[in-house]
Amino acid sequence: MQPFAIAPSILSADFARLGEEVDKVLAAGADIVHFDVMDNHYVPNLTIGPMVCSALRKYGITAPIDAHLMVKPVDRIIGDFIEAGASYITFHPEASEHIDRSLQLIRDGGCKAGLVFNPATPLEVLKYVMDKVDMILLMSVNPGFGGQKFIPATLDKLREARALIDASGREIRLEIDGGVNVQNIRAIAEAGADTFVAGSAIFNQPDYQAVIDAMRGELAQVRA
Ligand SMILES: O=C(CO)[C@H](O)[C@H](O)COP(=O)(O)O
Repeated sequence: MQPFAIAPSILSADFARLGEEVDKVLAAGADIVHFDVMDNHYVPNLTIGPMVCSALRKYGITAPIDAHLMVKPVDRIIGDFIEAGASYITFHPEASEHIDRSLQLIRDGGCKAGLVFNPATPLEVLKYVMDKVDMILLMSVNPGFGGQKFIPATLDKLREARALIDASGREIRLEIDGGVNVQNIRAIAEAGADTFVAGSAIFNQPDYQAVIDAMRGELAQVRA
């Protein structure tokens, strides 16, 4: 299993001070920067694109950037995120005409590739591309907005995904995104997640360090 990683979603950060916000959350102990890209087509919201990813790199952010593309069609924008310095690039199977090709495009660009599953999207497709994924991201809310409530059925789906990863024998991150907070992170880790996206739970609090420390305290009870 991969080491636990906390990945604040900058969707809930103050966009007017984005560089400082990312600095602050990394100084508070975050491991990965979760970068939500929404196109107002695949999801009903519009956020940020490769120029902002590139700007964060130019600003000096060296931490892994995990670009979650809620964009359809997805292939055309993959190259832009590779150029912009993304570390992980994940996309939804529904947003690609050729899932295997999209994963390969990401890997050919030197990035880690991942698939994202909405709450009602089955995991079946994984069977055919397990050798090409470095990350599996389970959405525990319907994508498009921060601040929603965690859908409890995702816990069973996490167990299902964990069994697939363990059976593959590969190093694949199992990430969870949506409604993650200090109260539920332990149960989510027990169900098999190792990478935890949290937006509003972190950025809506005045003390990022306190939230991340509290999350790590919960995770320490799962794995010492
Ligand atoms: O991808 C997302 C929404 O589509 C966000 O990353 C996610 O919802 C995180 O926000 P919060 O932790 O507030 O639920």
